[in-house]
Amino acid sequence: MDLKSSKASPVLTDPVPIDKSRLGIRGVLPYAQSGPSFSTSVLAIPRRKPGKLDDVRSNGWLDAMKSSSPPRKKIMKDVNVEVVLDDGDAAYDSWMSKYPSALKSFGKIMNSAKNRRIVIFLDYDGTLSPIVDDPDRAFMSADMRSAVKSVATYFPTAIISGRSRDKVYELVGLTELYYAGSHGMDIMLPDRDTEPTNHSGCIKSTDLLDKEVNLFQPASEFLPMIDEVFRTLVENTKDIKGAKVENHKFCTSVHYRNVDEKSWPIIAQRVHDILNSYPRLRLTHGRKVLEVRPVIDWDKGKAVEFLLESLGLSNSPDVLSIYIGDDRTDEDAFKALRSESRGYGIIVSAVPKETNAFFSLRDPSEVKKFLEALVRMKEQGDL
Ligand SMILES: O=P(O)(O)OC[C@H]1O[C@H](O[C@H]2O[C@H](CO)[C@@H](O)[C@H](O)[C@H]2O)[C@H](O)[C@@H](O)[C@@H]1O
Repeated sequence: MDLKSSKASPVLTDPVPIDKSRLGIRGVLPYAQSGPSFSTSVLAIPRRKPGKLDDVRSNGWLDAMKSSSPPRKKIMKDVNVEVVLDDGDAAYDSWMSKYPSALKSFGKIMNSAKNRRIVIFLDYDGTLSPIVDDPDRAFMSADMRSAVKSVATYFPTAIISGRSRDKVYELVGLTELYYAGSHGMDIMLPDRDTEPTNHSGCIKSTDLLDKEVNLFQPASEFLPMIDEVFRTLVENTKDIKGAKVENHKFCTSVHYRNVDEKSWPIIAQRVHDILNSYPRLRLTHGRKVLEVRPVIDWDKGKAVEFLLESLGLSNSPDVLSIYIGDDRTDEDAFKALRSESRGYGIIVSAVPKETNAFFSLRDPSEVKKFLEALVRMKEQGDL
């Protein structure tokens, strides 16, 4: 990607208009696009009568919610389609023939890495840390931290997470990595590592240690809108037991992992109704989480391209990128690497999933083994 072209904003300026009057929702906040603009704390969405939940049923949200993070013995073709199989293990084995284990294929991966510079991209939740009920307690193990630290000693290594950049840095705690938060919409690069010619679109800042950094934040204009919608979501889900809303700075998420399944239609409908007041925001589905993000042409794949370009590692046949992730949002990065054979996506999953990755790993413990194997290869001088 030519970073000079990043002067052209990735913000899409032509959102699809929607008929908010249909839902009777008044836009009473500065960034909600209907009605007068005045400042207040949150948008109170009129409650629907029980049984009036047609929107989320007809638009597939509920199906997507039910199929996110499916139990074993289910195959997920897409979040909207779920097929129950009699024998989960047979299904997994057959899926593995299409997406072989990156551990078993390690030799093959290393062969294509010969005489090339390896760059590592890592997702956080479900990749470096196991999925747990409380997002605030998704800690990575000390062994995993040590594996990631060793990898970063030898290879440029970046974390690309849906969480806010500050939060993921707090969880990982390693200064030797590059960090991209908010699904790649908040990238921080040390000034010393950034190609001098590739600064367009970045703003200068300093990090927590007062070092000069470049920040790339293509959704910065959405900051107040996301803050507003976050507060509105908190207000409008506070009576739903187990619901949790997180503010990730340039996006916000509504967790329903701990919500009784009977209340999923309610939480979905509330989020849906709020989003109707924000045509410049859209929804994506994660693992038992509804993610609200700006309508901009930017994703984890674009973030990978941006990082490679900024570090002077783009468009080079001498570079092999490896991206390890478990979520639907990681698919954009897998696609970016597939195009022009830039490298390999590795999906972390214990169930068969439709994916753009090349290889698979079952869970974070296998991710750790893979990272440790990379380090061993380097230390033995085989890379
Ligand atoms: O891009 P990622 O780093 O994978 O972040 C994606 C989401 O991860 C977190 O939620 C997921 O992990 C939680 C902790 O294990 C789990 O409780 C939740 O159900 C999962 O969806 C994070 O809290 C989200 O905000 C991120 O968007």
